[in-house]
Amino acid sequence: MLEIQQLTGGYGTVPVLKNVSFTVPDGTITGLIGLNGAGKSTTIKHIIGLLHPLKGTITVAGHTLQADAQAYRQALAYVPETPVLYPELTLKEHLELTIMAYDLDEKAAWARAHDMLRRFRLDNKLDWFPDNFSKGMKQKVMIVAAFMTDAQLFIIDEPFTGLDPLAVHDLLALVQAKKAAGASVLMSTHILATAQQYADQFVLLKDGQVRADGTLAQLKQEFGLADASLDDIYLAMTAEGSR
Ligand SMILES: Nc1ncnc2c1ncn2[C@@H]1O[C@H](COP(=O)(O)OP(=O)(O)OP(=O)(O)O)[C@@H](O)[C@H]1O
Repeated sequence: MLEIQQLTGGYGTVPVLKNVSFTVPDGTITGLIGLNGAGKSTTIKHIIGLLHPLKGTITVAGHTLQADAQAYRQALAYVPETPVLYPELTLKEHLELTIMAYDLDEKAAWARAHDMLRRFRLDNKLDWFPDNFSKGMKQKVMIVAAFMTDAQLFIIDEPFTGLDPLAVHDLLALVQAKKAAGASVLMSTHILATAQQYADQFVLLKDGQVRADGTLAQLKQEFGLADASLDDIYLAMTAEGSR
């Protein structure tokens, strides 16, 4: 479970995020939605500990970064929008690094990794350097590294751009399997039709604040749009003036 309470923060002393609160319960997928510049990446940077809040608290599976940094970091796995890889490490070495960082059982972790590598057709590339892979292949490496962990929270930033349709399908299957196993998933995306289909609830960010959050049914009620799709609700939100 991810719990964000009254988070105010950003890059300097002028906050980008203002009193952001939401939760991602165990066994659920939450879509983080908003216009360019609304604060989605900034929220994610706070959760993964890259930025420090000016105010507020972030709890992952009962841990805070301040109380127990290692437990907090091991409780979450992150797939960034832009793959981050070490030029001097092979694919195999990247995955070994994940096993060490997350203190994973080697046999079980490699079994999970091999299964995903086969799906992503990377199983014959373990001794290659992913730094030379195509963008989509690099993204797949980041996905395998994240999904081989036992994390309680999975954060996926813009998962659908750059992946081929088969890979998107495979990624969604991995996300659903983690959800079924009781993990919580936060997915930032502009692909609203897919978000509507797969997410259980949504957080709509606008100008660094939560404009609305909840299930599609709750959002429809909030915006007074009985038959609306997530797309319709998004357009209604953007048409509103700044609050
Ligand atoms: N490194 C940075 N330093 C200062 N301000 C930043 C930095 N990165 C982002 N911002 C500002 O923070 C605000 C929120 O940006 P953020 O990247 O969180 O938006 P986003 O919702 O992820 O947008 P997008 O959909 O374009 O990825 C913007 O006003 C942006 O200019």
